[in-house]
Amino acid sequence: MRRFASSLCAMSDDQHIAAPLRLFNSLTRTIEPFAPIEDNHARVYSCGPTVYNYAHLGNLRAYVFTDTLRRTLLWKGLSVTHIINITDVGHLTSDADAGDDKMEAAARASAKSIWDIAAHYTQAFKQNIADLNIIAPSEWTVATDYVPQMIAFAERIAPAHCYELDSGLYFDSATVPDYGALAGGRDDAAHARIDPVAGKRNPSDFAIWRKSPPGEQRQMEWDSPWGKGAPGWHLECSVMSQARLGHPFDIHTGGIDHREIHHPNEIAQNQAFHACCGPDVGAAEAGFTGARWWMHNNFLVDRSGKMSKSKGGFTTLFSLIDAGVHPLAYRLLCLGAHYRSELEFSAEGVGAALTRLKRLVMGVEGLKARSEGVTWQSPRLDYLRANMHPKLAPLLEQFDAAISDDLMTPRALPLLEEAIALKKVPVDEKLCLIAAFDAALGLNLMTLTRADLRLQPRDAQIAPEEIEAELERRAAARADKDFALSDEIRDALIARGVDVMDGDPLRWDWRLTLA
Ligand SMILES: Nc1ncnc2c1ncn2[C@@H]1O[C@H](COP(=O)(O)OP(=O)(O)OP(=O)(O)O)[C@@H](O)[C@H]1O
Ligand SMILES: [Zn+2]
Repeated sequence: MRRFASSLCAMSDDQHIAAPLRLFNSLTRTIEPFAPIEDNHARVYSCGPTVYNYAHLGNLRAYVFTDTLRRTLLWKGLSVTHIINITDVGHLTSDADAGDDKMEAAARASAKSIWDIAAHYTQAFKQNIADLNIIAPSEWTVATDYVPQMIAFAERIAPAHCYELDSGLYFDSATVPDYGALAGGRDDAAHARIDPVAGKRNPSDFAIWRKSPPGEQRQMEWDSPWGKGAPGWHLECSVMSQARLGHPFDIHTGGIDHREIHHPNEIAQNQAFHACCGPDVGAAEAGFTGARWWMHNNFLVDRSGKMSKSKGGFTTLFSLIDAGVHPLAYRLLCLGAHYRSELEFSAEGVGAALTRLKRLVMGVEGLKARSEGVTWQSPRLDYLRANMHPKLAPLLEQFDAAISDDLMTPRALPLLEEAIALKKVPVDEKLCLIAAFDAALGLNLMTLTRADLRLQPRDAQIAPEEIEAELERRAAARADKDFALSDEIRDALIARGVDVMDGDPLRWDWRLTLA
């Protein structure tokens, strides 16, 4: 497995950039000014992967988004505690309460233990995170480590909010105010389309504890006051976010699919807990949801619609790397679209992102070659703002305004390109600004090299050294005006999957064609 170095240019703590940070809050469906609950410190929880398979590029878009959010909070001078969970139990094949546990189903299909499956895909996910230069969370919380706390939480809310059926302990969604407000209101019709569970009081009620069926032993099951069984998926995130961040915390993130069922159910549980067991017992604070902001990224889609593990036929970051695409080209592709817009994935799109990344890397390499010092390695934005070259100052302000405007990365990226291209500005001042931009964008531009970007596709039929040697032979043939030989060498290279790019403006003389 290839590994990619990551570096984050540290920014000084005392920098505060001018534009106020505004973020879209799915609760109100408006962009609101952001202020953390605690001074200078933001607490963020992101729903993590269900580790029954490799993450696909759509799943990873969700974490490029949270990383952009985290880097923007850092850019604004806040410290950040960020939790991502690992769902290794409880997520059913339907987001509501139908179907099988995804982990149990994967274990049955592969004849491996759930624990082995979880360990394998958790490791693969963490590798994806590192390859995308996503800052590791302050803590990864693993659902199965929190089962006693989940049982305790369920016991506290059960008397006023739950009822027991043969299949489990169910949350009565009519016991909390405004159930489903996050999703734009309660949608009983949608819930009714899901496999009905006999005895449920309302279609939107959900299991917070699933009993093991009689006579059946599950690989993952725990004793509880309601019998042997396993926690519901929604309960996990309520409990882990409360345990690690406290309620209310600042921002809860997830993909837009979570806005419909998973997050409304988390909110209902949080409201129930707060009403019966929170600091003001019995006095449910109006509008209490457990988090002040709920933020959702839109989908990565392909021709068949939302990229999805359950549906199959998805693309992983590993397969992209195997095809010779640097993982940060995928990050750049994501940044080129606003996180709330749908993004279509295609080989052409990611190919164009790779070319854009090459231009950025070559631009920065060219500047570094002309650099006189190393001041840019630790950009101090406060210093930079006070002393900045007049041509750079507007770029810094515009960049800050763009990312402060609900993380408008598509507007920020061209400013990075503009900074690289600016003429008649001292190189080190430019590099300092670029390093600062990159601290927010996470493209690793200060350390990536041209050579890093040239990945060898796994099924390549020819090694880079051989290609270089053949191109040298071709250059010699052309110098001798032996154009027949030159064409013959080029055609032979093309036949072996090498795109020969004469006169490439990036001086990228060849590339291996993507599968
Ligand atoms: N196509 C997609 N585009 C963007 N985000 C996505 C996409 N699919 C899933 N997500 C998000 O990825 C994160 C991890 O999801 P998770 O691992 O639970 O996926 P899953 O439900 O098991 O798989 P899938 O939805 O693909 O069948 C969640 O925040 C989810 O909303
Ligand atoms: Zn969650």
